[in-house]
Amino acid sequence: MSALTGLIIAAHGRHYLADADGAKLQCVTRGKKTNVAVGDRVKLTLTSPDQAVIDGIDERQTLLYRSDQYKSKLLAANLSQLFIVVATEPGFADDLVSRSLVAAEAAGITARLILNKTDVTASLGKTRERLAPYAALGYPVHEVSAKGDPAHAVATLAPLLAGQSSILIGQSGMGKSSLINLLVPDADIAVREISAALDTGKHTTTFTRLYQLPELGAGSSIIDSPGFQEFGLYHLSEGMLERAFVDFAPYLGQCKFYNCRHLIEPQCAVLSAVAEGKITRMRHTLYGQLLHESAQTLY
Ligand SMILES: Nc1nc2c(ncn2[C@@H]2O[C@H](COP(=O)(O)OP(=O)(O)OP(=O)(O)O)[C@@H](O)[C@H]2O)c(=O)[nH]1
Ligand SMILES: [Zn+2]
Repeated sequence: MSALTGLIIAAHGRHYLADADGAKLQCVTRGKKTNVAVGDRVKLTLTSPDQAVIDGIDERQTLLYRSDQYKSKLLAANLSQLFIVVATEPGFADDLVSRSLVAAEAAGITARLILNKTDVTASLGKTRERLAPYAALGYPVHEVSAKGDPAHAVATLAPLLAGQSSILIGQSGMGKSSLINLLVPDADIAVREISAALDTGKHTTTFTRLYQLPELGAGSSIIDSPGFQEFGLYHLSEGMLERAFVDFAPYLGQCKFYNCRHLIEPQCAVLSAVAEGKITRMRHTLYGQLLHESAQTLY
């Protein structure tokens, strides 16, 4: 048995795949631990030429979560950047976009939006209007067409990926896989390899995986995660929540009560900003909903 370090490049249930200096190792945790995430750097003990046990996780720079009432689910570790993929069609859910932005802020990760399928001109104007509030909050919106102009999509996104560890998230059908295939030409082969190693069954893409992008510079990587319809944030505490709303920042500390929850309190600076149109109702409503969720946590 020999000890070594690796990077977790895929996770499926309690099965992980690590890259240790180019060797792909199937890994399991000790006991029933499921606290490992794609992007984690880990200490490994080899148990066979292509298998290992995870003995420890290196300190994380960042950790992105989702959670429901009962448990939290690690999405990825050590990210510097989150891309939310939306499209002109099918329509996207504002709720998911907003929640993803809050999750990124809470984790200390830069967030950007990608508007894909700009070739669908019929709904382009309307979609741009829907994205304007996010741009106004300071989140960049990058317009691409993975199918209509793949070279432009790569030219737009590659510089943003250089030197960063990024994740693409989005609802099903937005074109996430199409973008990954442009940015990672061998993605299909890698998925087949990972799928075989993790024994996930032939056609599943329901696992999170990391692709290294050495041609974009050291440390560049991109994580593809399965499409999802919900983004629970039950794990965020009240204090974390108010700070994760970047539009609240100018008003925090200005309320009459130091422990103001910005819901119904008198002389609340956040509520005043909502009344004056400086914070949108949509954002404040989401904040109220997330505050409610954070009070329901059972773990
Ligand atoms: N018109 C147009 N269609 C696109 C574009 N990019 C992707 N599509 C189409 O949109 C559909 C969904 O694309 P995928 O790349 O599979 O989307 P996804 O987000 O990975 O979806 P899931 O695999 O369900 O998670 C496919 O039919 C693509 O061909 C684009 O730029 N323009
Ligand atoms: Zn307040």
